[in-house]
Amino acid sequence: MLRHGLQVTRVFCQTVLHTVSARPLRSAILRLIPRTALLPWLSSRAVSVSEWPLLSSPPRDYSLPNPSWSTEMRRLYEYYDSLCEKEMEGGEKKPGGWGRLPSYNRTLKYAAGGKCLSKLLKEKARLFTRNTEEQGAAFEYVVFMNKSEKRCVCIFQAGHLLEGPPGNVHGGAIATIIDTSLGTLAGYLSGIVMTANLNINYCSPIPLGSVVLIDSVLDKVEGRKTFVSCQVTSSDGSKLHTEATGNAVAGLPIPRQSQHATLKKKMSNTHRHLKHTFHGRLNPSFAYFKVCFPC
Ligand SMILES: CCCCC/C=C\C/C=C\C/C=C\C/C=C\CCCC(=O)SCCNC(=O)CCNC(=O)[C@H](O)C(C)(C)COP(=O)(O)OP(=O)(O)OC[C@H]1O[C@@H](n2cnc3c(N)ncnc32)[C@H](O)[C@@H]1OP(=O)(O)O
Repeated sequence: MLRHGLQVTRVFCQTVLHTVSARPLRSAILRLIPRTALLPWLSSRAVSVSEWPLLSSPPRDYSLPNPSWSTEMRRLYEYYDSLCEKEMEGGEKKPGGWGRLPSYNRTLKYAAGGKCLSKLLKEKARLFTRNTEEQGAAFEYVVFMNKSEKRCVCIFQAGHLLEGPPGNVHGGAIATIIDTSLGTLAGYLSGIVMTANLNINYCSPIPLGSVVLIDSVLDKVEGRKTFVSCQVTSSDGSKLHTEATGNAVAGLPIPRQSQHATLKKKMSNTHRHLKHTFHGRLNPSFAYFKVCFPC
């Protein structure tokens, strides 16, 4: 009798596991667990995009200090971090106006649409500036945003894979980190943007391994266009390495009528996915993009 009961239970469990896909099952499990039980786990991470702590590990936030960071990089990080708004004891917020932006190695799965990309390509796609796991090898950077000043500061340490002229950083790598800084600022202020125009003056070479500051500001907004500019200086601000101006155009190109419904559906799916992923909580990277993407 007992053996028969166990067999029935086993068959029932196997059927359930075969017919219910992992996602709804996870959602069901999540619904069974009170939110409050998850909160300590969630709040122990600056930003977590993990849906479920036991089934997937949280993605790495590349903008946090790692052993490859030089003393100067850490000093600057700690300086800007000390200016950031933080919860103090008693729930009060320490005013500061600054906030650190988290950074992951993938642009948001759904935001790019990626109609023409194969599934495989989409799986393999990685954010250009975060595509090596070797710490300190390429772009080590963190962006601090000041919304009220409409300004951001990127602390950048250039790794050995970024060499251009012997011992110095490649001009394309400098353009990349400038585009990232300006694009992040424009995106933070105007929503999803594409860089339309970027003008760069290279004033003095950046030694490989050194730490520089990219200080970006908003110049003006004209309709869909957000004009931004930046200066790249040595970490103490004494030497000007590069200066640039850029124009980012906000909003998606207007789709043809026939594509409109598909796009609308895609965007609402994205929204639903994000709401689900973040348990409906506003995430710092959300605050900076209507549809979030990491810097
Ligand atoms: C769902 C999409 C998500 C997209 C997410 C995008 C980026 C996220 C990426 C990474 C996230 C990680 C880090 C964030 C940091 C950095 C982001 C890096 C950003 C990039 O690395 S991004 C790649 C390089 N980027 C391109 O690949 C753009 C190719 N291009 C186009 O996609 C179109 O060209 C577009 C959209 C720019 C405009 O197209 P459109 O059809 O929407 O608008 P239209 O042409 O009507 O121009 C409207 C007004 O902009 C003026 N205008 C246009 N082009 C101009 C130019 N070149 N110079 C000066 N002004 C220009 C016009 O004169 C007009 O001005 P006005 O209104 O006054 O007449």
